[in-house]
Amino acid sequence: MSHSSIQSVQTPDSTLVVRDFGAQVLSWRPRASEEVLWVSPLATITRASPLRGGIPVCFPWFDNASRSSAVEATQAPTHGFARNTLWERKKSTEGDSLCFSLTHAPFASGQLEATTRELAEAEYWDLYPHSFDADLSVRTRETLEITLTVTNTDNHSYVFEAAFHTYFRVSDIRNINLKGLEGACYIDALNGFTAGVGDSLDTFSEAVDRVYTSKSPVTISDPGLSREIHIATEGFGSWIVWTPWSEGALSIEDIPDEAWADFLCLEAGNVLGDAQQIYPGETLEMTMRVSVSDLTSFPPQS
Ligand SMILES: O=P(O)(O)OC[C@H]1O[C@@H](O)[C@H](O)[C@@H](O)[C@@H]1O
Repeated sequence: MSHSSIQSVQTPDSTLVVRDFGAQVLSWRPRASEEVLWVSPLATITRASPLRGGIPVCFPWFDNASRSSAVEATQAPTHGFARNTLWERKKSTEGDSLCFSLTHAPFASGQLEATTRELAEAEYWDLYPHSFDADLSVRTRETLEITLTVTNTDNHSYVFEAAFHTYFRVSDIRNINLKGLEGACYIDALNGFTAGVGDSLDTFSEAVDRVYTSKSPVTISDPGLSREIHIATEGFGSWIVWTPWSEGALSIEDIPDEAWADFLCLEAGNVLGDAQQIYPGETLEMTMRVSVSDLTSFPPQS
C-alpha cells in the first residue's frame, strides 16, 4: 500500500496540499504570502507514519495516553491514531475543498476481504472501543478553513480529545510576537503540569509546552516575514503552544538540530479539561480558520 498519496488544490487565492495518510495538511500558501506551514526537511512521505510538520490531526486523544482522560491503555500511541491512519478521500462538491473520512467500528470477524486500511484500523479497536465517523474537510480560499466533524455511531457515550497540531513557519521564533493569550489560564507540561495564569507568552526565549484555556483568536506577528498569521476557532476550547527550543530539538530525530527556530506549534484543541463527551447519535464540529495579512494592514475578515 502506498502511504504517499497527496492531493492538491489550486484556487485564484491560494494553494493547498493534503496527504491521505492522517488527512494531514502539508502546505498552504495564500497568493500574497510565502508558505504558512513548516514541514521538516527530514520528513519522509513514503513512511506510514505522521510527518513532522504541516497539520497533524490529533484524535481521539491528545498527548501521552497516560495523561489523557479519553483513553485507558497507557501504551496507546501519543496524540491518538487518526494521524497514524489512512483516511478515505471523499468527493467534494466544492472545487476549493478536500474532504476525508475515517470510520472506526469493530472489525467483523470472519470477514475475508478486509482492506488493508480496515486491518490497520482494527488494531486500534482494543485501545478505543467506541465507534465513530470522523470527517475532515479542508477549504482553501484567502482563508484556510479546516473542520473536524465527529459523530458517535455507538450505543454509549464516550470522551474524546482533538487538536489540529499546526506547525506555523516563522522567520525566527526568537523574533516573533504571539497575541491573544493575555490573562488566560494554562497548564505547564514542562513544570509538572502545574497551573499558571497571567503569563501572556508574547515572546519566546526558551522551550514552551503549555495548554491554554481560551477560545479567543490568536495572532503570530512576524516582522522577519512582514506578516501576521491570524488563527480563530469554533468548537475548540484550548490552545496548545509548543516549541522544543534548541536543546529539545536535539532529541527529536526528524527535526534538524538547526531548524528549531523555524516554527512555532500553535494547536487548536479540545484537550485535558476540554475533552468532549459525545452521546450516541450526536455530532460535534470543530473548526480552525487561518488567514494572513501584511504586518502593516488590518487583519482580513473571514
Ligand atoms: O513528537 P510528537 O508526538 O508529534 O509530539 C510533539 C509535541 O506535541 C505537542 O503538542 C505536545 O504538547 C508536546 O508535549 C509534544 O512533545
